[in-house]
Formats: sequence, structure tokens, C-alpha cells
Amino acid sequence: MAENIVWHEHKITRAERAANKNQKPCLLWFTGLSGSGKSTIANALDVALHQRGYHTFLLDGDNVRHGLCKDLGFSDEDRVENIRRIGEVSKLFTDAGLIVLSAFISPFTSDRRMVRNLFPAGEFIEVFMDTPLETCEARDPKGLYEKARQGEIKHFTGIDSPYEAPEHPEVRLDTSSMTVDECVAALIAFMASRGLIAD
Ligand SMILES: Nc1ncnc2c1ncn2[C@@H]1O[C@H](COP(=O)(O)OS(=O)(=O)O)[C@@H](OP(=O)(O)O)[C@H]1O
Ligand SMILES: Nc1ncnc2c1ncn2[C@@H]1O[C@H](COP(=O)(O)OP(=O)(O)O)[C@@H](O)[C@H]1O
Repeated sequence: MAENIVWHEHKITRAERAANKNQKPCLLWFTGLSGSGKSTIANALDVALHQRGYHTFLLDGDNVRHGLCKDLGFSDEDRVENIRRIGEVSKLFTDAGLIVLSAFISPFTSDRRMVRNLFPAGEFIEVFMDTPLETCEARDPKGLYEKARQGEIKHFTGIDSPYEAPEHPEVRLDTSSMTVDECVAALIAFMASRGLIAD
């Protein structure tokens, strides 16, 4: 498909764009079940980084599915395409020099690996929201587990569609035992330990 298309190098490099922002771009990839806290923690980290003066952007499942991915559903095939598009968009935003936070269920290991492989070593940070299904289901913030249990929603992750848990995430957070502030502190500490933000 891309055989007659030539890649154009930009005059301003990725490194120059980041240097103007005084920061190191990276992608924090939040993965986990619905209700595991991806959106809550990504938003809280976004606020914390923004307050420290960093230039960030947050990509979130529900919002992206209203626009860029509104043609996609929840079949395995559509989820693969969803993550492919979001990975590419995340890459573009980091090329622009931003710290990107992406929060999607992203249930398949191979798709998360594909996104990781778009990035130089150390710039992709997998954040596994390792909150037990029972906690997510008890929270049921959108009433979707209830509908899935009653068969009103098919292919719901964790119920009748698989979630392949990351084996070696950079960060693992369980929001059944950690507060929002503790999760944010753990992420800030991790980023500082990797030199992505100042101590
Ligand atoms: N069948 C099914 N399975 C899982 N989730 C469902 C489904 N139908 C709708 N929803 C809602 O869509 C949100 C997940 O979208 P994602 O783009 O993150 O999913 S995926 O990464 O492509 O698997 C998810 O949002 P979160 O609760 O924020 O995870 C749900 O609100
Ligand atoms: N420690 C915690 N961390 C994150 N969310 C929590 C925590 N305790 C309770 N919650 C609640 O759990 C729900 C998580 O939902 P959400 O962040 O939308 O998850 P996801 O984006 O993974 O679907 C929210 O209603 C949030 O207020």
C-alpha cells in the first residue's frame, strides 16, 4: 500500500522539538480491565505533570472511540486496529515532543508489543493496572459489567473476551490496595528514576 510513498524528513528534528520544551518525550501506556483505574490514574498523573510544567497529552479509550476510532467495535479485529491507530497517534505526539499518556484496555500482548516497538528503548512505559476483576466489577462505574453479565453486551473484556495480563510491565498498580495519590507518586518516582522528569 505504501510502495509509492516516500518518507519526508522534517527540517526540525524530534530531538529539537523536545529540546524546545525542555523535556524528554515518552509514552505511558495504561492497560487493564474496564474499571481498573486507567482513566482516573492517567488523569491524575496528567494533572501532576502539568502542574510541574511538563507538556503532556492524554489519549483515552472512550474519547478516541468517539472520533478517530468511531468506526470500530469490540471484535478482536477491531481492537487490534484500535490499538494500532492509537499507537501511531501516540508516536506522532511524542515526535512533537510531548509526554503522552494513553489509557486503553489493550487486551492483547501482541498489540502492546507492536506499540512498544514503535519507540526507542526506554520511551515506552507499560503501566499495568493490576486491579482484580472482582474490584472492577464491584465498582462498575458505567454499569457495563452488569449488562455484560446479563448478556446485553457481548465480548466484554474479562467476562466473555480475554485480557492477556502483561508479564513484565515497567509499573504495576493495584488500585484495590493503592490510593490515587499513591499510584501517582509511584509513577512520578518511576519517571524520575529513569531520568524522564526531574527529581
Ligand atoms: N465489549 C466491551 N469490552 C470492553 N469495553 C467496552 C466494551 N463495550 C464498551 N466498552 C467501553 O469501551 C471502553 C474500552 O475501549 P478501549 O478502546 O480501551 O478498548 S480496547 O483497547 O480496544 O480493547 C471501556 O472503557 P473503560 O471502562 O474506560 O476501559 C468501556 O467503557
Ligand atoms: N485507588 C483508586 N484508583 C483509581 N480509581 C479508583 C480508586 N478507588 C476507587 N476508584 C474508582 O474506580 C473507578 C475507576 O474507573 P476508571 O478510572 O474509569 O477505570 P478505567 O479507565 O480503567 O475503566 C472510578 O470510578 C474511580 O473513582
